[in-house]
Parts: sequence; structure tokens; C-alpha cells
Amino acid sequence: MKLDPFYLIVDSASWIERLVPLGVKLVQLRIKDMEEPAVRLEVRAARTICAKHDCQLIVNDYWQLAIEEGCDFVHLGQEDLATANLAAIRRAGIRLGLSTHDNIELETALAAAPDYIALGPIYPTILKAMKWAPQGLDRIAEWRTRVGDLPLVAIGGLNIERIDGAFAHDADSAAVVTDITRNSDPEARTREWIAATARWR
Ligand SMILES: Cc1ncc(COP(=O)(O)OP(=O)(O)O)c(N)n1
Ligand SMILES: Cc1nc(C(=O)O)sc1CCOP(=O)(O)O
Ligand SMILES: [Mg+2]
Repeated sequence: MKLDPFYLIVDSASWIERLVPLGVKLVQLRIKDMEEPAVRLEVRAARTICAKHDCQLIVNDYWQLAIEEGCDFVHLGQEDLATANLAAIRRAGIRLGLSTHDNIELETALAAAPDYIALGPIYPTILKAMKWAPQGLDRIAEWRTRVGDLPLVAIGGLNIERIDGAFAHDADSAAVVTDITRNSDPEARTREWIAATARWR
């Protein structure tokens, strides 16, 4: 499986409606602090938009909703993984991406046979408090030797100026939130990301 090199992460279907039609091919719906019925509606809307634009939708955390709503890719962190029913996810034919931040997490993740591994935070992130220091670029290369051919996603503090470094150290995809959603012109920034990742596509 090949992941698009530009991996957009947003917290609502309305962001997806705004940005996916610009040519985004890989997007994660990452919703926090919302009641499940409302999340379900967001997932449904996101799925419809992504299907229309041939964009791969990845649902963060809500693996049961993803199964019920007929989605085909979920992302889980280590705490999510500890309580998720992997057999049910697999039975539903859903692909799985997993977060890693250190060696033990990588071993745990690889044991779950995921469809990609994410490593972060590569740089400091303003999106959420994290207990891990920034990994740095060399850590991406180290992870590459450990994951072999498995797709590797770099995340955390990435921006257009930093993505070539991530790819040069053998990431397959660069995930981003705030460089786009907190930009004064998210549409223009999305177009810049699509262009800047073109040579890795
Ligand atoms: C691509 C990607 N990588 C890492 C994460 C983080 O997942 P997690 O550790 O479960 O934290 P939350 O995003 O759920 O707060 C991610 N979502 N996507
Ligand atoms: C959601 C998330 N997970 C991370 C991890 O390291 O697992 S870093 C991160 C935040 C990514 O946002 P931004 O691109 O704004 O830094
Ligand atoms: Mg999570």
C-alpha cells in the first residue's frame, strides 16, 4: 500500500469540505470532545465528501463508528490500541495506522501488524501537549530501518519548509494540522502542500 505524501489532519467535516476538493488525497478526521452521535454525523459527511473526491479518509480513535459507518481506515494511538478490538477491525476489512513515540511503542505497534506506522512529534507541536521530546529527523531514518517496507508517516510540527527533510530521511508521508488550519489562508496553504509534495507522490 502507498500513502499519499501529504496527509492532512482536520477536526471537522467542514474542513474536509473546504480542503479536500482542492486535491487532497489523504485526510484524517480527528475529533476530540464531541458526543458520539455528533461524531457519527461528522464521519458520515466526511465519508461522502471523500468518496466524491477520491480521497482516502482515515478516522481517528472512533474505530467502532468507523466499522458501523462503512469506513475503511482508522488511526489509533497506543492507548486506543490497548482497548480496541483489533479482530473486529480486521474482520470489517479496515486498515489500521498506529502512532509510535518510542521503542517500546514501536514494538507494540509492529506486533499489531498495522498498515502504517506514524512517528512523532518530529518537531515541537502547538496542537497538543506531548510528553515526548521532539524526535528529530534522524529518528525517522532509524524508524525506517525498523519498519522495513511498511509505510512511515512523520507527524508533529511539520510545515512546508520542513517536509523535504522528512522525506529525505525516508518518511513516506508528512502529516500536518496547524500549518494549514491555523494559516491565514488554509486553501492557499493546502495548494502549496500539494505542490511541495508532488515530487514524492
Ligand atoms: C498520523 C497520526 N499520527 C499520530 C496521531 C496521534 O494519535 P494518538 O497518539 O492516538 O493521539 P490523538 O491524535 O488521538 O490525540 C494521529 N492522530 N495521526
Ligand atoms: C495529533 C498529533 N500526534 C502527534 C504524535 O506525535 O503522535 S503530533 C500531533 C500534532 C500534529 O499537529 P501539527 O502538525 O499542528 O504539529
Ligand atoms: Mg488517539
